[in-house]
Amino acid sequence: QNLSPPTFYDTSCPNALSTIKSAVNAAVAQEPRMGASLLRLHFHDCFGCDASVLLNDTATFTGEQGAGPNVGSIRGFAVVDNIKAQIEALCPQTVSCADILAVAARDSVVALGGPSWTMLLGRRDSATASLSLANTDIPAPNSSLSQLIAAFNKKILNPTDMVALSGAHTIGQARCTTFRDHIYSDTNINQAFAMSLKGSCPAGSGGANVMAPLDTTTPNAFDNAYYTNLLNQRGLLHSDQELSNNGASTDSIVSNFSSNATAFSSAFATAMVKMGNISPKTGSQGQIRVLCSRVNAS
Ligand code: HEM
Ligand SMILES: [Ca+2]
Repeated sequence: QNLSPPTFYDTSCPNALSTIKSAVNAAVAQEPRMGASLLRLHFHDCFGCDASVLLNDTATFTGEQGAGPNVGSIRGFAVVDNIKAQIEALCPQTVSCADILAVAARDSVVALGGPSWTMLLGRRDSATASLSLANTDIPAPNSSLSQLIAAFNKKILNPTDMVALSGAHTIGQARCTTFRDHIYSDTNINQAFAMSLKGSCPAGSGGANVMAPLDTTTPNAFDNAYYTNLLNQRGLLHSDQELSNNGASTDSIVSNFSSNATAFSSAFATAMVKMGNISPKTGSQGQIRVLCSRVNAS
């Protein structure tokens, strides 16, 4: 069953969307990086947009937060819990955590100066999680271009969608452990850029959690500087720089997005809508969780 129009909550919870927007704006005003973290949560949820990423591990339940791409890395749960609590007070068990994540991701991009788009709604929340799917389906930062294309293609996202969605790395931060190999071992990297990162991200195993901005130019602005960085061999992750690599099939998409901000904005919006529609639960599937961090008691 398909998702519903953006008016889905207009009768059942008329203030849902404005509540999410105010909370996201407040969180991003307090810490700009939170916009990046919320956007990434939606991505890691959506590779099935069913809020499974939000479920905590318990003695009897294994969630997805321990998956390789998530562990010690995804953040923003307190902001989501806060939004959910406000909405539950307005309209109990009506607005899903998956829809909250989808709308919060959009509002985060807008709060940092990026494009807006219209989201379909009516996603429902899962009663299960899949650690193994999170491990196999979310691409790793050492992925090659062909692996990236394949991982997105598996979700019916084409190479242009993949390059546009990677532009989310125009905001936010990454840990040394995710870019160490790139700055020490890769050749497709600007040497001065690599040198500047080596100071705080040493070879070996030290400094694993030291952070660097994914977009060295404008880390807190949702713009197209990410693509210009790639043209200058200043992508932070191996997977970023793979998109622009002297003869890569995606080179022309990167140069187009670098020179044409409008083309990037519209491709990003299109791809976010597609990503937000990946295998949602709808109708009577799943549930509307009371707390985003755990399934409802049966
Ligand atoms: C193309 C494949 C992708 C790979 C390999 C990848 C990998 C990564 C890695 C390794 C980090 C740093 C994590 C850490 O150090 O803890 C990161 C951060 C981030 N990713 Fe991606 N990512 C990809 C695609 C995406 C997509 C599609 C989005 C959203 C549409 C996204 C949004 C973000 C954001 C916003 C951050 C910063 C989060 C923060 O500062 O809290 N990424 N990504
Ligand atoms: Ca930027």
